[in-house]
Amino acid sequence: MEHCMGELLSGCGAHSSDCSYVLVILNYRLPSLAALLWQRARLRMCADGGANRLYNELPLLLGQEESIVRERFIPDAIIGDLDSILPEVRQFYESRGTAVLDKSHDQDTVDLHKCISFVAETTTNPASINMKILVVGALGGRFDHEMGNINVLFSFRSFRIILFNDESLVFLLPRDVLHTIHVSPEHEGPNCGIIPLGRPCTATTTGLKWNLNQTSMEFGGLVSTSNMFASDKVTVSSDSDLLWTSSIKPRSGT
Ligand SMILES: Nc1ncnc2c1ncn2[C@@H]1O[C@H](COP(=O)(O)OP(=O)(O)OP(=O)(O)O)[C@@H](O)[C@H]1O
Ligand SMILES: Cc1ncc(C[n+]2csc(CCO)c2C)c(N)n1
Repeated sequence: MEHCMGELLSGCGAHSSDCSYVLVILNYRLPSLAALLWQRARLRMCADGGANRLYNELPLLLGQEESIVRERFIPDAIIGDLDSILPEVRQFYESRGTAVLDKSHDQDTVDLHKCISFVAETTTNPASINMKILVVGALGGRFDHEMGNINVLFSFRSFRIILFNDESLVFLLPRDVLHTIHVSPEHEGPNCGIIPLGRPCTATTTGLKWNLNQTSMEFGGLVSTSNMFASDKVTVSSDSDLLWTSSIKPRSGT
């Protein structure tokens, strides 16, 4: 399985077919990357209070007139239990055609899960078409939220879901597949990590400063944090699902 984040981090380049993605905005600090990712998304969603972030933070992030930014950035859907979205924000987007879906009957799954379920229900076979789902505001902040967001990666393990903040990205590497990660040194690194969340694994890597060679990893033992890229091509294979993370370089002008 091939992974390449460079195009996303640079605002997308030549291989535009690989750039068909869904954007989900969560209710935590909006990364500066959000405006860039918005432009090429085929579906733009907010998870409940994520809509407040779009409404209130995006104009500040762009340093532009509130009313102009708000009219330009209208999400396709707002989904969740709707206990965080502000009434005026809901009214604003609803009046401009955004679908607002109340899933408050479900108090067992987080709003991000509800958003991904919507993508699963409305897209024909998203796993097979390799469609990426980019989630901003997913990392940092409240630790239970962060863990809830990571749990969604495991709940939809055949989907290509990537969690972002301004400093890191995180995605799942499903087990028993050779993963090739094409690194874009201009935009990512130098740090990376391979995290055996939940269960032990035996993993092999190439292209890292500290490689694994049929090496066992588990919490309480070895976990590959503060690793570094040694090549623009990294390979990873493992007998258990792993979390992959790499650092994101600050973008010029942000
Ligand atoms: N502090 C945070 N850190 C990371 N993610 C967050 C944080 N706050 C919210 N989120 C994400 O944004 C989504 C929507 O946030 P919102 O505040 O609307 O959620 P919520 O599920 O109603 O919150 P709560 O669980 O407190 O009731 C959450 O499901 C979560 O994925
Ligand atoms: C064992 C267990 N722990 C916590 C919750 C609460 N919870 C989990 S997701 C969610 C929705 C948040 O928008 C809520 C309230 C639960 N249901 N079951």
